[in-house]
Amino acid sequence: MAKLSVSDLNVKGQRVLMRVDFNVPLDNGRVANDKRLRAALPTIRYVLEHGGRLVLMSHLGRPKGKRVPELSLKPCAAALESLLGQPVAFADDCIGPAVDRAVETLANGQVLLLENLRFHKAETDNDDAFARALAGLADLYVNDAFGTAHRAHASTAGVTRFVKTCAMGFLIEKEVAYLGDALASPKRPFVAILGGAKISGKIDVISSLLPKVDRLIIGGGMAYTFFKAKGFEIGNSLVEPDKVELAGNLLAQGGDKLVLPVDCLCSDQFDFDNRTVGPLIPTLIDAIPASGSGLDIGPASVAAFEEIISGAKTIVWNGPMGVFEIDATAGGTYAVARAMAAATEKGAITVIGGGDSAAAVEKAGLADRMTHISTGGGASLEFLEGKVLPGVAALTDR
Ligand SMILES: Nc1ncnc2c1ncn2[C@@H]1O[C@H](COP(=O)(O)OP(=O)(O)O)[C@@H](O)[C@H]1O
Ligand SMILES: O=C(OP(=O)(O)O)[C@H](O)COP(=O)(O)O
Repeated sequence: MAKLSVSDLNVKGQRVLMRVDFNVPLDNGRVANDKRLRAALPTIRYVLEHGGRLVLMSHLGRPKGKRVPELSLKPCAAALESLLGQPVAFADDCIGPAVDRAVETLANGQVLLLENLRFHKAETDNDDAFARALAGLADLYVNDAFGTAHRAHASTAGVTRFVKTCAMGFLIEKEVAYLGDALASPKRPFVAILGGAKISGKIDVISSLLPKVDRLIIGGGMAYTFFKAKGFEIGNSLVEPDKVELAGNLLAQGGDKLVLPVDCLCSDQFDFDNRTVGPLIPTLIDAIPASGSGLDIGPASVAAFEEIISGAKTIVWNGPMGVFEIDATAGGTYAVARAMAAATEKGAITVIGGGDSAAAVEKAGLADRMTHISTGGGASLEFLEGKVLPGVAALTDR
């Protein structure tokens, strides 16, 4: 069912409570990457230019119901102020009498950012009283927090029970359109590429994506759990022992659709914290020594993956192919990024999800050569799995 859009609302003079995802990396009290702030700008500007009284709310990190000063959203107010070129007021809580007063004094076209919602445990509990208190700040509710749309929290789901008109912002609209189009009737061959470290967060996606895709490439740290399931020596490579059995089942289920690396760059010295790695040796996957760690895909795998990508018409990618934070083991990730950029130029639809893959694509200078880079990692994966996103489902039908 289509949802109401912010462009359907008459916001003039109205208190517009907008959920955004300002869960951004901070460095010494400053916003280190403002991608998520910039992604919310079209909706923010739209409301302000149309005379809305805008109240922004977000979470930052996982403070688990406690006030953690390092996770204050205040740095986001400063960053947003310079992006918007107008003052952004800041309230040092998200509910309470002081917040009510700050909202009441907002004039048309002015904006206020509330403090981190997750300083209240009631936010992640989706607590009714807390949701009702947030709703008390709103004449209209807008959700533009795509990165958090897979969470049924008070600010994404609960609040919609107490505000009559709940619309999606332009970012959610765009994300859902791109990801939905990619999956609804994908141009084929349809290839999914999964990598990264968190197999437990992604293994469910594999089983639900397998019937939908033509090929599913698995790279990065998560591949070694599959090699373990095949009975290979994986040395000190990343593994999730309690997922080995499931990986074995997926190998049987996936057959030829599932494409794993044939080789890796292996080293017997690796220190992630200090970003150092010893000499790297291209090694066949069944020849990893007990002292070695597979840290990137090897040259034969790069060539095989490039060939599949170059023939694909729809490609979704989540998770780097190796430890891309270290230059020596970033080659596989950049090779995939370049192959996807080339495929885009030949007319393929290319979608990137996941903070690290998006960062790698940006670092490679290829961000504007992809069809769409999602602002949500977990959210885009759940969407691709075919799950309903609670933050979208809760909005008013058109
Ligand atoms: N072979 C590998 N060994 C160890 N870590 C890896 C390997 N490949 C990728 N990684 C790590 O995976 C992390 C990203 O994983 P993940 O959080 O699942 O991706 P995303 O943020 O894109 O969803 C990166 O820090 C990267 O260094
Ligand atoms: O950064 C986020 O998720 P992501 O890393 O999966 O993109 C979102 O802000 C959601 O945060 P959460 O996973 O703490 O609920």
